Amino acid sequence: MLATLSRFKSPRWLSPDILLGYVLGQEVRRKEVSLFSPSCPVSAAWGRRATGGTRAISTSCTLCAKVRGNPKKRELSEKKLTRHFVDHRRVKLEAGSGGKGASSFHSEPRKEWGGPDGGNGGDGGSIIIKADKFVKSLAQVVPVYKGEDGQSGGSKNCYGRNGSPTYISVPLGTVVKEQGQTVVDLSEHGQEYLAVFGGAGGKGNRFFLSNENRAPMSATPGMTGQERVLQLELRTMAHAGLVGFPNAGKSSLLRAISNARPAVAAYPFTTLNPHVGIVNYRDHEQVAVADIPGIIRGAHLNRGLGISFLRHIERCRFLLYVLDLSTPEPWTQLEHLRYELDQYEPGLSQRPQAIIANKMDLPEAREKLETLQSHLSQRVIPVSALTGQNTEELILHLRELYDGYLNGEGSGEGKPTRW
Ligand SMILES: Nc1nc2c(ncn2[C@@H]2O[C@H](COP(=O)(O)OP(=O)(O)OP(=O)(O)O)[C@@H](O)[C@H]2O)c(=O)[nH]1
Ligand SMILES: [Mg+2]
Repeated sequence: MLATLSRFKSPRWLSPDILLGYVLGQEVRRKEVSLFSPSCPVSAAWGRRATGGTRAISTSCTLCAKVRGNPKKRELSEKKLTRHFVDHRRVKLEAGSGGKGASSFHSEPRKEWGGPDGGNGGDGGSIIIKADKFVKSLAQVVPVYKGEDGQSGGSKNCYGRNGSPTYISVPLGTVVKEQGQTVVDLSEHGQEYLAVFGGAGGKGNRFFLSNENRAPMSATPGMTGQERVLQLELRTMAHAGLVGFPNAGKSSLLRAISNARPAVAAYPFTTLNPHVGIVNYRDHEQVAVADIPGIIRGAHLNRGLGISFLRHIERCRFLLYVLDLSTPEPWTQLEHLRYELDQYEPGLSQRPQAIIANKMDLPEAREKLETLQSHLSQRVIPVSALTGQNTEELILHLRELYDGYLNGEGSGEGKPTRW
């Protein structure tokens, strides 16, 4: 057969050997062979099986690849990996500058004085803040935004391209403030606020052509873009806020009723930033619950984590007071919490609320619950965040509060927010 094939006139690239491979149906097998590596036990075994013991050629097996990870690079800590909710940001906005105008003259064979043909520069890009219902927190907003600059003009009357606008997507209910004064409240999906204007593009020398001056040389540079420092704040952070002393079990409770995963530990001030979890109901209604850092006595005087998290509480429509039944007198906790809230903003502690007695799984809890109930006229919901005991009652009560809020009771300002 080889003799027949060698007689066959073929182009130079089609050698008799390859031709023979095709004839015998071997080409496919050769390609398979090239996938196996001799150094890898898995691929070597496969290679032997596929080739019947022939030596494998190429190494493309991932098991054989060198590990290219940087040994100096440390793993991210859990603290860095935990996503927290951001409801306040300060941003510096710098719009793009305009491109400069060009100064040039038309030149062509036999047309020596073609006249000025320098084009204008493009306008700088503006920065627009846009409300987006799919954005839930200000975590994506960075501290500084710089708009795109306009391009310079060119010869032959070419105008520079305008800088494209930069959009900052923010959640619905974002209030834009400047030096403490409210500038705009973005509450509708798609609502835009043009925060800073881009600088105008410079003029090319063609612009200055007049009867008096037939050959203007001057062209102007573009103007610099507007600059502003703004504060972005979320009007409503969540529907309900978990308010309690450190270690009361707020984060554990949020874990028990929602899919949020805030850190839980047996030391105070584990939570340093608010986390928001969503409680889902069968009718697809969603209630947002925020885990807020612990409050201590004197918080309104900036003790502990200070006023910053009292501000978070202000942005919750109703409050869930979490009391720790492992403490000697849980009822005093409630008094202190209410005092701190009222010192920060009078009447804040009177928002629609629920009182939750946590750590019911502890042996002494039942007795303390009775004493607590005798001190209060309001209903107390006993739960255990650790075991999940009686969390259903809390979830149902949360829904009652939410329905009341949607019906306009205690919604305070503006339209009720649907998460
Ligand atoms: N036995 C018992 N322990 C609980 C319960 N809930 C929380 N704990 C424990 O209490 C400690 C504090 O819980 P956290 O959920 O971190 O408390 P926190 O209120 O979020 O604390 P901060 O973030 O510091 O304000 C942890 O050791 C929890 O395991 C409970 O229902 N029963
Ligand atoms: Mg916590």
